[in-house]
Amino acid sequence: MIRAVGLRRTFKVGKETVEAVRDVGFDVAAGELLALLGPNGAGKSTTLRMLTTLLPPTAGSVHIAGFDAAREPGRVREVIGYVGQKSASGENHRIRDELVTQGRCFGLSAQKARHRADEVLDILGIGDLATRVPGTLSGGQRRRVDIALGLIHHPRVLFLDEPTTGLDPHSRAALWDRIQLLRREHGITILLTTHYLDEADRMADRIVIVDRGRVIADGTAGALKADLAGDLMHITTSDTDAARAAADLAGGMPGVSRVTAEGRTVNVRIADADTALPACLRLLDRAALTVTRADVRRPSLDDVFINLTGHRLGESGDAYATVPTDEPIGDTHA
Ligand SMILES: Nc1ncnc2c1ncn2[C@@H]1O[C@H](COP(=O)(O)OP(=O)(O)OP(=O)(O)O)[C@@H](O)[C@H]1O
Repeated sequence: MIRAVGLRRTFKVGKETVEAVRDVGFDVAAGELLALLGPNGAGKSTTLRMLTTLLPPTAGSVHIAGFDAAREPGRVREVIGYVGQKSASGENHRIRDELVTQGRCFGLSAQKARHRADEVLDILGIGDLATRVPGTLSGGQRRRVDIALGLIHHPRVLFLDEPTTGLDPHSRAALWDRIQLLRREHGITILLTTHYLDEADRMADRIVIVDRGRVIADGTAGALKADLAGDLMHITTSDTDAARAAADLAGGMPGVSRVTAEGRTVNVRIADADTALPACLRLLDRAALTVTRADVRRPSLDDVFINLTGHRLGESGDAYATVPTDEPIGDTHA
C-alpha cells in the first residue's frame, strides 16, 4: 500500500546543507499499522511530508496504493488522510460544521458531507462534542477532532504525525483504542510517527526505527527485541570480586553478546536466558562463587535502541520519555 524507496531530503540553511533524510525505504502492506520510531530530529516528519506529497524528495520515490507521488500527487491525496503535529481545526467553528466543510472541500454533496461528519464523529467517539468549538476542547479531544478531519474523505491510508505527543496517559490510551479500531474495523492502513517506545511496542504491527535520517531497523517489536537485543540475566553475587569472576565465566558461555559487572551484580545479555540461567548457575557453583539472587529480564525496545545506537532514545538532550509530560499539544512544528 505504501512503498518508499531511497528517500532523501536536504535543506539549505544559510550556507549549510541539512541532511534531514539520507536514505529511507520501506513497504507497508494493506491494513498494516507501521510506527516510524526515532528521536527528535531523526527525520520522521520530513519523511511523512514526502510520503504525503507535501514535500518533494531530493531523491527517491514514493508510491501510495500504486500511485506515484511525484507524477500523480492528486491521486495520492485522494486516497490518503494526513494529520500533522499542529491542530488542523480553527478555534471558532462548531466541530460538526468544520467536518461538513471539510467534506464539501473533498467534493461530497451537502447531504453526504453531513452523513460522513456524523460517521467520523462516531468512529472517534466524539459525537457529544459535535456542537462544541475546538477552542474549548482538551488536548485529547482536539486530537480526535484532527483525526476525524483526516478521515472525512474515506482515505485508505492514514498518516499520523506524533498523534499522542503531549497527551496525558489516559488520553493517550483512549486515542490508541480509536486508532486500533480504525485499522481493525475499517481496514485503514496506518503509518504513525512516535518517539514513545511503549506506544510503538503496543500499537504497531511493525516498527521502522530511524536515526539521523536513516532506517536502522525494521521489524515487529518481538523480532527486533529477539534479534537486536537478547534477554538479560541479572546475577547478584556475594561481593565485587565474586562478581568480576562470575562475569569472566559468564562471558565464555555460548550466545552471550555482552557482560558487565556493577558492584555485586553481573548483567549478561544472552540469546535464550531461560535455558542459559541454570547452566550459568551451575558454572558459578562449580567455581565456588556464591549467588544470592538471579533473574531474567526480557529486552525492551529501549534495549534495542541502545544496542543499535549506543545511547538511549531519550539521551543527548532530546525530549524523549516513555512517560509523556502534560505539555499542551499544537506547539510543535509541522
Ligand atoms: N524546513 C526545514 N529547513 C531546515 N531544516 C529542516 C527543515 N525541516 C526539518 N529540518 C531539519 O531536518 C531534521 C529532521 O527534522 P524532522 O522534523 O523530520 O525530525 P523528526 O524526527 O520529525 O523530529 P520531531 O520528533 O522533533 O518532530 C532536523 O535536523 C530538522 O532541524
